[in-house]
Amino acid sequence: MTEPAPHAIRLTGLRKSYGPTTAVDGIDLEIAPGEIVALLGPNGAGKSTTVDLVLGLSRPDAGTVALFGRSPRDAVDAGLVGAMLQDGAMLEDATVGELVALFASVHRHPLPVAEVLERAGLAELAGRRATELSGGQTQRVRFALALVPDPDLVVLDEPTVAMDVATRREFWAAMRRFVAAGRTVLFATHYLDEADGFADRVVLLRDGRVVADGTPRHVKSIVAVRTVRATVPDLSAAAVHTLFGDDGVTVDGADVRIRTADGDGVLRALLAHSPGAHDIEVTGADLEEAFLSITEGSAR
Ligand SMILES: Nc1ncnc2c1ncn2[C@@H]1O[C@H](COP(=O)(O)OP(=O)(O)OP(=O)(O)O)[C@@H](O)[C@H]1O
Repeated sequence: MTEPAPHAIRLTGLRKSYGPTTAVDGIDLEIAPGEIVALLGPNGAGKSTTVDLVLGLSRPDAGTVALFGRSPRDAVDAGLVGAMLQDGAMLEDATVGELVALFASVHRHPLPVAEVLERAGLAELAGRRATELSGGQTQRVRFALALVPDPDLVVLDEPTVAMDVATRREFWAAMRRFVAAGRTVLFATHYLDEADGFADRVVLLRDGRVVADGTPRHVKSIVAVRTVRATVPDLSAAAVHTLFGDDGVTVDGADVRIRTADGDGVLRALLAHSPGAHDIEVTGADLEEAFLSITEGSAR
């Protein structure tokens, strides 16, 4: 009987505190080979700490990390893992090409340097010194270094943070080509549109815990946030707030905007109390709203 393929990432009961701050508070997570998973959460949610634990850069206080059934250290040594961190140091005197070559020289089975430069969109910048790069170009070098081991798993901590919109788009296109061969990706991001557009699974973190886990569609559906907008000339602001509360309700003259989990109910109440209501619009949640709703605990 053959053993089932091990998870690309398996986290069990993971905890990590810094003094009095609990950064990761009991995370259990299994990621199958080939999955593209976004770790999403507000500042301080524990994304970077989780990434560091996954990569074996710090040790958990409790719990375990396994990458392809091995310890992070073993998996990294075997060239199974490529990482792109927020603050990876650059050798300032080296050119981009030299940096990638240096990195390749310490790996057992590196991709050819020219191929890495090509894949990361750096072929034209190979002779540039690290000090002469823009923020977005520096991020591309960090991406190149993550590709060097030809990894099965790529872990990225806010990879597009210094990139403009066009560069972000190029980055994700390069990433898409790279993962087409069934590679696994875990990336932390603040950009909800990126999680929505690139990940097939979104894990939402808050206060070091997983608060939602599923496809972007699932994450949206579990909070089922709707925004109801309408012009209600026959209702005062006070009456709107009496009917619908203050949370997620904004009134601007006769225009109201109500964020709710019960779009139908709000619509019915609105029409019952304001027969003159017009320009009514009900829109579904984008991930941003789902995210706000879950992380503020204000889903209603
Ligand atoms: N080295 C450290 N020493 C002390 N506290 C830390 C350290 N690293 C992280 N923390 C704290 O742990 C918590 C989680 O931080 P972490 O950086 O993992 O969150 P994050 O989700 O990555 O946030 P961001 O989006 O701002 O990068 C925060 O309260 C943070 O202040």
